[in-house]
Amino acid sequence: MSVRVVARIRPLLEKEFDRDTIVRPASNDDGRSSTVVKIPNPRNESEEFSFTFNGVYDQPTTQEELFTAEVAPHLKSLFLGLDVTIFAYGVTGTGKTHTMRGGLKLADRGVIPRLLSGVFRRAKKITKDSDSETTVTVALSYYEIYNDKVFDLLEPVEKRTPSGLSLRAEANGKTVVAGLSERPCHDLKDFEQLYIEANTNRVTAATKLNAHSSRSHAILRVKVTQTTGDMIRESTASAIDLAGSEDNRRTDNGKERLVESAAINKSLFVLSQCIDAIARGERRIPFRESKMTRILSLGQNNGITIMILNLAPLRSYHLDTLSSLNVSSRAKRIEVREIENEIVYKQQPRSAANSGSNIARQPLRPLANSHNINAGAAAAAAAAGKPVDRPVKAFSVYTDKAKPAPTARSANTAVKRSPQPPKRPSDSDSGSRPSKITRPELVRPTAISRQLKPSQPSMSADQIEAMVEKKVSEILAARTQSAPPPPPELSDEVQRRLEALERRIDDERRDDTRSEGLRFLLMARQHKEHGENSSALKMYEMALPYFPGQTKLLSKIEKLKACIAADRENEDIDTIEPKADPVAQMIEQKVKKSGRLPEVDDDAYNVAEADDDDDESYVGKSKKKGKKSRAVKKAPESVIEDGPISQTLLDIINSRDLSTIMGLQGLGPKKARDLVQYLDTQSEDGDRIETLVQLRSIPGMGGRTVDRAYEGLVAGGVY
Ligand SMILES: Nc1ncnc2c1ncn2[C@@H]1O[C@H](COP(=O)(O)OP(=O)(O)OP(=O)(O)O)[C@@H](O)[C@H]1O
Repeated sequence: MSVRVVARIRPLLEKEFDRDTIVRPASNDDGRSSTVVKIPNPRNESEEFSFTFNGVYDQPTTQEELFTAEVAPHLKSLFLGLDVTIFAYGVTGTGKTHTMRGGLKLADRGVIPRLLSGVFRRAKKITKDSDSETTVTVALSYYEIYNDKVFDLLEPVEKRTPSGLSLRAEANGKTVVAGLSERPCHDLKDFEQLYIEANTNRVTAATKLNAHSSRSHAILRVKVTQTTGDMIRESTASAIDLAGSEDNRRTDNGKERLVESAAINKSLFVLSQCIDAIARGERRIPFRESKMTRILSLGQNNGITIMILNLAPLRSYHLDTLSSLNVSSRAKRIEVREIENEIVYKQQPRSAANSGSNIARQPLRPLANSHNINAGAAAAAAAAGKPVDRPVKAFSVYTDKAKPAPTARSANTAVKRSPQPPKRPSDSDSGSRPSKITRPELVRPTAISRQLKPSQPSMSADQIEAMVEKKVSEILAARTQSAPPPPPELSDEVQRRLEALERRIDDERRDDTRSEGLRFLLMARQHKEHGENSSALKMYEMALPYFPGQTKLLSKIEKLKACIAADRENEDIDTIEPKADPVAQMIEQKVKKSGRLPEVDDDAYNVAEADDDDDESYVGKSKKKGKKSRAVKKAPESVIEDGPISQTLLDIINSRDLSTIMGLQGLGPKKARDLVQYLDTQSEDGDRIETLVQLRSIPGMGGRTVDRAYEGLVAGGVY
């Protein structure tokens, strides 16, 4: 169970009436709580849709009940080394912030303060039970993603740069925020002070629907570090309060708010696309399309993920609610398919003096990509105090010549300990490996922690350490035989370049909302080319605020709507598609009202859409449509469509060899990878791209990219 999805229906607020309630849990005759949410079909109220979740919490549910049922059981897992992610998802005004943060009164406290309270309580208990041999430290990071930019909420607002912080991919596949601050947090008081202060930094602006609406995604990261002697176990609880998707017709948003809203809606749309792609088992998940999805990395993150779907019970939210229900029920499908999750924890290399064994071995690092444990089951079992009966891959061996012993790195985060000289020769010697092949006995976090408990009087600390050492050695020996090589460390140079690239992208984006609009157009076209008309429509509508009143864009939207409506009439629909974003409709309404079109950025729109005119190719269009030629980027005169250079270019593309393709001008690693992936997934082995026209029609391979690749071959002097 990698994603647990639960729905929470908020109570009616002042000025809301019971007669407008349309969202209910299914009634259960057997007295058990329901797991089904019911909502009428908006087209035919006599019909009802049912959506099943892992849990459904109706209006009277208290903060404590929700926390006790859904979060508290995972505290134990957190201390066993699993990462825990809890995020609230839903339309604006449905109770996400109430659920995550809650009110100031004790009973109103939300998941986050209760989580911290639980963490400190458990930390105290662990320290006490171990006679202070195990120490626990807690550190907090808190940041927001506003307009797709990351800002540290623990730093004063004046310290922000316009482009915010960049994201960095770690060698273990996790995405981290570069330069994010981390504050030690000793107790609940500390936390409250930090948290309240930080929340005043959070971008919140009033909307018509919700006077305290969150306009950013807020992510609190609670790092728990347990140290027992040399052994360090680190795990993270992340609590995420996502901004709510908005229906701009209902919110009366101004221009600035529309852009914010577009950014929020876009990231949530990308999230739904990721959920879809994972649920369909696709190889390419569009995580990179937004910072929120990169950070959330749904289905990729290790440990336990709980999605709380917040719902308003009212009719006025009908279509939005259906859309949220659709998305989250697909997220539940991830849970079904992605049953295996990885447990990550780390251990320092141990000193020879304390070791029960003198076997030379490498530093330890967690297995990346090992899918060998049902994390949910493990958590549930652990929570119930039952032994976890499935093996856990905890470590693999890696060669570490360049980095001597003390900096053991893990898939979670690096262990930051002050550099020490190697504690024994073997720590810096990667040559010898344990040769003793023994039974590949299981090491479970539960097992280790139990063995480590000094409360077992029959064992001395040295004996316990020796035992742990022996177990680890056994596993290392077994793993040596079978473990795949760990993912390579990113060299400093590569890391530096990646960061520079991120910064460049961020800089380019800064104050350039138009480029955001262009991204929507690009995504719209990609969806259209895949025949995903609803998604394409949504993207075109999201692009509209950036090209207000653009008549061609409006007509494209109308055409797509007509096309989708026609398709729907022919289909027997059993689920409701997510509703089209209303930004476009609102603008249209405003346009109609004022009787004139807003200022139009025709040039930008035309350039962006130059090579997209339904079924026409770039070349065809530039030849046919003289009127558009101002905006259309023409292919260089020298491009000869069927000449030898074109053939060479096509041969390179058809080789599907990543490194060769990356050698082409204008094709960076990402474009090249996307291209190869596209060819692999969309065509049979042996199928060839025969013409440049075909090549240009591949998503991401606009005319300009092809031309640059062509020019590169010419400039390279091959011909
Ligand atoms: N379970 C609940 N009990 C009592 N009041 C609630 C509950 N859930 C939500 N509310 C109230 O509903 C209103 C909207 O909730 P909240 O601000 O948490 O919504 P939200 O989903 O976070 O919205 P946004 O995305 O705009 O930030 C608030 O006044 C909040 O106090």
